[in-house]
Amino acid sequence: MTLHRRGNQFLNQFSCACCVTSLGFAEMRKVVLVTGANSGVGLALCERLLSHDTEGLHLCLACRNMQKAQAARSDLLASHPAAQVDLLQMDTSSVSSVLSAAQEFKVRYDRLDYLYLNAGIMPNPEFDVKAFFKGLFSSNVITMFATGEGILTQKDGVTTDGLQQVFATNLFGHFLLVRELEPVLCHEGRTSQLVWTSSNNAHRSAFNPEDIQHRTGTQPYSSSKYATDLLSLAFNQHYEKQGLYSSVICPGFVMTNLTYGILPSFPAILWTLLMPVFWLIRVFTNTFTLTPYNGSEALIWLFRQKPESLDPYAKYHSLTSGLGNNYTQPHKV
Ligand SMILES: NC(=O)C1=CN([C@@H]2O[C@H](COP(=O)(O)OP(=O)(O)OC[C@H]3O[C@@H](n4cnc5c(N)ncnc54)[C@H](OP(=O)(O)O)[C@@H]3O)[C@@H](O)[C@H]2O)C=CC1
Ligand SMILES: CC(C)=CCC[C@@H](C)[C@H]1CC[C@H]2C3=C(CC[C@]12C)[C@@]1(C)CCC(=O)C[C@@H]1CC3
Repeated sequence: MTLHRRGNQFLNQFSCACCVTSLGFAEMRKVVLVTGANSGVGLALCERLLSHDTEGLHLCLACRNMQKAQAARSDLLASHPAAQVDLLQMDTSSVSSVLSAAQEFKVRYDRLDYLYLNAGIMPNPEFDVKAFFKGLFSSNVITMFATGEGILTQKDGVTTDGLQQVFATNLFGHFLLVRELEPVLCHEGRTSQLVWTSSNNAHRSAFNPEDIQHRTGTQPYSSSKYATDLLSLAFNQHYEKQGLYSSVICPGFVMTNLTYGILPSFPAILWTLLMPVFWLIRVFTNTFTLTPYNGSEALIWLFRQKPESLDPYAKYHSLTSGLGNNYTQPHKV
């Protein structure tokens, strides 16, 4: 049955001369699914996972755009030719896409050891220049740089399912995915991990339990990340007995497509020219991780931990010191 599920690739292995070794080995590979894996923090995580353990993992990149997904897969295979990297088409903002991707996953694999819920958007961001300069000369300057608090708002949209775009993409699609993948995540005698990419920008003040989709406010991103922290806590309580553990991480401030979108009038070269300023700021706040590699530190750190040893009330932060050293630190949610 397992052979049938894994399709042609597995059947080929089965029929080859060294079938026993190959079959046994493939069975032992841990399966890792990463959403939003084609760029930024998600892609850096995949690269680091393969550097950590090329042959013991079966990596599945879940992406909405298959062209970008193919490009990411080629990049990964170029540096890790022996790796097993599959693609799964999934748009986390669409209920039907998540349901069919989950179905497809369950046909292809009979286990899921790590599920990284990383895809995220911050659409139509508006940067409040006045508040930024005011913040620069206030006692809140470090908090402002660490969290973006008070200087960012967004204009949200509505999906074809009638859900708020940010809520659907960052949270609800992932919630649905976990529920649908329960049969492969929860197995007796084995633990599995959910790891959510949350943010320093998750503020309780932006989250209204009476309006969980944030239909009425101007900070849907912050609200969705705060809800992510809450959902992870709830999942931990719900699934712990079934060996499924949930954690949240914060990658810090990372230069990615998401952050480039915050100042769209800034050409890429300006961001590059600002790097020395950012390195200087990093001396005061180690949340300026800046590169996707550094930002994925807490994600890779969690991969190496025994999930039973983790604090369910902690948020694990990727941090980079003034000297450029990466480390992970837990803070109470
Ligand atoms: N950069 C930062 O400073 C911080 C980022 N984060 C979080 O890190 C995570 C990764 O973002 P980051 O790497 O920075 O930014 P990127 O824009 O580089 O990565 C986001 C990824 O999510 C994917 N994605 C977006 N919408 C969907 C969707 N509807 N369905 C499937 N995939 C989707 C993107 O795909 P596509 O290429 O097709 O758009 C892309 O692969 C996000 O959750 C973000 O909120 C948190 C704190 C700080
Ligand atoms: C000198 C100069 C032009 C500085 C730019 C400052 C801001 C654009 C950044 C300072 C802190 C940043 C930040 C984020 C976006 C960009 C900043 C506001 C995030 C909100 C991006 C998404 C997150 O999840 C958290 C980040 C916190 C810090």
